[in-house]
Formats: sequence, C-alpha cells, structure tokens
Amino acid sequence: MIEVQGVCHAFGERRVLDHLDLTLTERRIGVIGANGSGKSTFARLLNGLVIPTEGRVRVGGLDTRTDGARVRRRVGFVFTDPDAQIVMPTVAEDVAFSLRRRRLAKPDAARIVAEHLAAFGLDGHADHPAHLLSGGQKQLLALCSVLVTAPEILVCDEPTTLLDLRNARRIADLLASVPQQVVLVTHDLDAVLGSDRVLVFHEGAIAFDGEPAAAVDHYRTLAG
Ligand SMILES: Nc1ncnc2c1ncn2[C@@H]1O[C@H](COP(=O)(O)OP(=O)(O)OP(=O)(O)O)[C@@H](O)[C@H]1O
Repeated sequence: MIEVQGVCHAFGERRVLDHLDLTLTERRIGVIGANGSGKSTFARLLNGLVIPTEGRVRVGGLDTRTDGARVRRRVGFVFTDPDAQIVMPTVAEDVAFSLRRRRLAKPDAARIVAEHLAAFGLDGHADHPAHLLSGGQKQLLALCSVLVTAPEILVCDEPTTLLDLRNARRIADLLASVPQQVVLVTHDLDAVLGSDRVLVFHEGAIAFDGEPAAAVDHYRTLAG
C-alpha cells in the first residue's frame, strides 16, 4: 500500500505538487496528464528519489524520508531514459548485477538471468555490449533488470516511449501480467485503459481520480 499524505513539493520557489492525499491499494494504477503537470515528480516520490517539501509518503508503512533505502528495495523504478539505469557492459551482466544482493550460486543466477532475457526477447543479445542496443532494446533491458529483483511495487515513468509497436505491446502485456502493484506514468492513453484506477494530473494537482475511460475523457477535456 502506498500512502501519500498532505504532500506538496516545490523546486526552489516553484510549487509543482499541491496537497496530494492518496491511498493507493489497487494493482494497476495509471497516471496521465499534460507535460509539466507533475507526474514524474509524483512517481519519484514513491521510491524516495524525491522527498516532499511538505507531507509524507509511506510505502508498506515505511516513510520515504526516514527509510529510503528499504523503500527502494521494495519499489522498482523504471526511468524514461534507459541509459540512466544500465550500468554493466553486457546485457546479461546488467541483469545479473541487479541480482547481486541475493548472493545466489552462479548457475542459479545464470538461469534466472536467461529466463528473464527470454521473457523480454533479449536472449539473442545476452553477450552484446549494452550500449550498442537500440533505444527500444535498452528500454526492455532496463525493465528486465528491475523486474529480476522481484520488487513488491513497480513504478514506470513512460517505459514505452522508445518502443516500436510490437515491443510496446510486449511491455504492456508484461505490465498487465506481473504480480506486482504497478504505477504507470504514460502519455499512451490506450495503455491505461486496463488499469484499476487512473489519476489525471493537472498543474500539480489531481484533477480526476477514478475509472480509466472517464479519466481519459477528463484529460481530453482538460487538453481542449
Ligand atoms: N529537478 C528539478 N528541478 C527543478 N524543476 C523541476 C525538476 N524536476 C521537475 N521540475 C519541474 O517540475 C514541473 C513538473 O515536472 P514533471 O517532470 O514532474 O512533469 P511531468 O508531468 O512528468 O511532465 P512530462 O509529461 O513532460 O514528463 C515542471 O515544471 C518541471 O520543470
């Protein structure tokens, strides 16, 4: 469960989130809204990458302000830009690096890495230099490297921006099927239609919170 209580956030003088009060228990949560409306800042609050200037965020009872490291172990975060999170030279090494905390025997780690690469269609690229992957393949790798850690919650900030139709569908299907609670920030309105709940951000506040189809209609009305 994610609890956002009395949250405001400002960068310097500029207030970008305004009095958010939310309890998120649903499995699939979509977040939509105009550029600059505060979606990414909101997403970053959920794993303590951003600490609110007012109010608090708790994940499974842990406060992001005081328990950031534990929160980040529970909340996997997928950035829009995969280069921000790919850290190892080859594709398989990058996925294996995410598993290091589990101190698995080498064959077990190799098996889990191979299974995950196959699920993401990256099995043919295991030994390729990660920086030579296409933008879309990098995005798949970034998501794969987060999911292999089996977080309890997955926060994805526009994870399909660089993907072609086939890979965007692959990711959408995957996000729909994973057992984790998923918070998906996206400009792809079709991608939120299967959500249990959709938040529409407008100028740092929640303009609508509810059913996906009604949320998309609301956003379209706001956009004019
Ligand atoms: N680190 C930062 N320092 C200063 N201002 C920031 C910072 N990060 C975001 N902002 C500002 O906060 C506001 C909200 O940005 P945010 O990235 O949360 O919006 P968004 O809804 O995710 O936008 P987009 O759809 O374009 O990704 C913007 O005006 C942005 O310029």
